Amino acid sequence: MAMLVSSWSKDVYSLPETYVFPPDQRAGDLIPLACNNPIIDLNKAVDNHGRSETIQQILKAGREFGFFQVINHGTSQTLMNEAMEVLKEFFDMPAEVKERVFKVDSSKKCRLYTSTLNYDTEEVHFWRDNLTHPCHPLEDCLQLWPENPPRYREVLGKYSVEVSKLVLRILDLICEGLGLENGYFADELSQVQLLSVNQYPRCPDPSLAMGMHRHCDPNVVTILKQGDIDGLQVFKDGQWISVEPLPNAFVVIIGCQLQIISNDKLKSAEHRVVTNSEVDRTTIGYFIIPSYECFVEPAKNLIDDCNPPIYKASQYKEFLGTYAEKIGEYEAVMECYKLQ
Ligand SMILES: O=C(O)CCC(=O)C(=O)O
Ligand SMILES: [Fe+2]
Repeated sequence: MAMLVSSWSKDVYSLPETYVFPPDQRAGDLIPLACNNPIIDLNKAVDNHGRSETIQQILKAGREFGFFQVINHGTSQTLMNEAMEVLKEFFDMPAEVKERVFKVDSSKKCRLYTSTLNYDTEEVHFWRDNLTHPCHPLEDCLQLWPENPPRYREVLGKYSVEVSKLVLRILDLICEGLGLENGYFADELSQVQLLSVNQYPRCPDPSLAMGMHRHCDPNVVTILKQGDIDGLQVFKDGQWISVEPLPNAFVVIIGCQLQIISNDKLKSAEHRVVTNSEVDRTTIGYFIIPSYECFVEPAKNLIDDCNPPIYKASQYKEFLGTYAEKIGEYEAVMECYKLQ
């Protein structure tokens, strides 16, 4: 196993060569503006009038930006802070303790790795460690999760349940807005739910390194707790914009499957992560993913003579294969599934 960046970077004062990206793939020195980040107040969706207004805001943000932030979402702030603390504790543990996480799960459902899963073949590494494991149904997954720090399972278990409810509530609003039948996303389309934690340690030279490459999320939707440190950027109208770090908010990122289902009424956001030289940054992603056998296609309710389907039906596992082959080439991946 390659050593996790979080296990050695504290003593490093210049960026190792294997982390230096070619100029065209670097973040550059320009600090993008956090302009017009769409922010949705979910509290407003409780009465009928507010609900339809909120739904329209979500659809507009999903169409124009491919992401939005939600505030007043009902998830306890204490729980969000506790989850963040436990995960910071996890990455601060000694390397030997973290390495044990691999050994307990031979099926590799719980994965701890550095950079990407292609570490051995990639030319340049990302300044990032990741811990990913399934969360749903919780009782079947808990025993795969790290045992340390001791509060890990309890706190992240509660966090996963709350966030799963929240994201399904947001999907219900999207359903209503698009005119899809109630519960459209409740079953096969959200069968796999993963927690994916990213650790981007303080970086000696953020202008040369990257936290994560330019990509779209292949799944249905991702809900991310970014915390109060920026680093996430979205490509919008030909330039990178920062996703403003709002400490109590979640960032909702539309994935490729939701773009397909909505027949382009919602767009997936192309995004990347830059590093910083001041502090470690931890983010908690929660991925809503279709079952691997599931066929995904534009929803029938959205198709008529004036609105022909843009995409063909494809099995999710097949889509993932194409995604892995053309990593970082969002347009090319989506092109493979277009009709005509
Ligand atoms: O850590 C972040 O800010 C974004 C992470 C992300 O894009 C991902 O895990 O797919
Ligand atoms: Fe992502």
